[in-house]
Amino acid sequence: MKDFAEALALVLEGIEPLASEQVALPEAIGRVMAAEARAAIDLPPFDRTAMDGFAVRAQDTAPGAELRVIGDLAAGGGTITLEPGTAARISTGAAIPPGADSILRVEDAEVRDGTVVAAVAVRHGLHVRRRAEDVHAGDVLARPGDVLTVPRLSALASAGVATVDVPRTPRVDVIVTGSELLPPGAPPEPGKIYESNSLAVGAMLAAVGSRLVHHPPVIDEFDATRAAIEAGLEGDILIVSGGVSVGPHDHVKPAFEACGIEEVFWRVRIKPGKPLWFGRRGSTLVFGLPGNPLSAIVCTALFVLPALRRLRGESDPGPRFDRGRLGESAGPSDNRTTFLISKLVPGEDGIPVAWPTERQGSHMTGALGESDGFAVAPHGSGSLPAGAEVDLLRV
Ligand SMILES: Nc1nc2c(c(=O)[nH]1)N[C@H]1C(S)=C(S)[C@@H](COP(=O)(O)OP(=O)(O)OC[C@H]3O[C@@H](n4cnc5c(N)ncnc54)[C@H](O)[C@@H]3O)O[C@H]1N2
Ligand code: MOO
Repeated sequence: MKDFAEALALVLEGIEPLASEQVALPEAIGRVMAAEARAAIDLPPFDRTAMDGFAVRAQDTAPGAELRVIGDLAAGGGTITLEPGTAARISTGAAIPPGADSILRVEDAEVRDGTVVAAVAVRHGLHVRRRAEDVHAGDVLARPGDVLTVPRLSALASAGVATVDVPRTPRVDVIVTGSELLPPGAPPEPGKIYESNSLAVGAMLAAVGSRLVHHPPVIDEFDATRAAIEAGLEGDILIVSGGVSVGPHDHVKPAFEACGIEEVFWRVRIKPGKPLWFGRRGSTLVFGLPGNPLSAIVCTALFVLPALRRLRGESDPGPRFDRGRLGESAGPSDNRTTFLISKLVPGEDGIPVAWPTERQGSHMTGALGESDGFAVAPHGSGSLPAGAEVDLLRV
């Protein structure tokens, strides 16, 4: 049985970002840079006005000074050269015309047939957005491994970048196994349960970014399991839920072997999630998730999402823990790092406080539904007192 950190290192070992492709910015949201992107132009690209008003020479202005209006400059329109004693009406975003150096706001001016009378003296450069005060052409705006957030995309678009190189989106195949599984909406049947892992695991994968391929549920028979697994090995990650334990109807491990998938490890010192299986065939990463819903969710957060993030090109694969405190004491974990289903409430000092739910069990989706995630009690830590600092895993 592996420790969590050792198992995670084995999963991540050798994973490189997938080959990159060029995509237009609107398709790039949430994806990850494969190469540097630099500004094509200065930002602002030219001196421009921040206010509606009059382009003027600061030295011409004083309370009561009268300037001849020689034109009207709109954003994106043509320009005009200002001589001493003249002004041009100008709209926000328009280029500062040659000869002008400042803006007299509409509020500070009075228009009288063909002239404008300043109510104030304006300072040199007032309300002018200077060329390149924000970005210089050639500045690096995004680096390999950066996630394309809304702020980054906005910067790239403004700086004249139309496309970016990003690793292609990983394909993840999902297979759920179990003769007891009913699809949502089916009438209840004796001995059967509603299937929830494909939804929960699929939602977690989708939130990070993946091309999901859901396969039909598989009954607990060896041949069916092997055929389904063989058909699921075309992508970058294959997830098989259920059947990785030691029961007589747990066919997944022998089926993995029959499909030539090389085992890297089976079983991790975590609770829930102990029977997690991980292996590889060629470049496909294969996870056998324990069928219990909370086990499947915890294993996805701890192992599958980090692998997915690496394939997508993210520089920090996670898993991402927040720091928090226990609201009440927690009993000793039985030699496995234990993930306690918890409500996470902001504390008075802003640090989240974890309140473990009374019901704790890897099948208890009801308790999970009342929670925000898990508080982590490391194996070997013994009982933890109220107020103990813990890692929190939000799902
Ligand atoms: N003798 C032992 N038995 C078990 C051990 C052990 O060490 N020795 N480990 C237990 C632990 S821990 C877990 S976790 C489970 C994992 O078993 P499997 O991965 O083989 O999963 P299944 O038996 O197929 O299912 C477990 C549980 O989850 C339900 N399930 C399965 N798939 C789904 C799904 N898609 N949606 C919702 N619920 C699902 C299934 O009905 C079972 O109740 O093994 C223990 N046994
Ligand atoms: O480890 Mo199992 O995943 O407790 O339920």
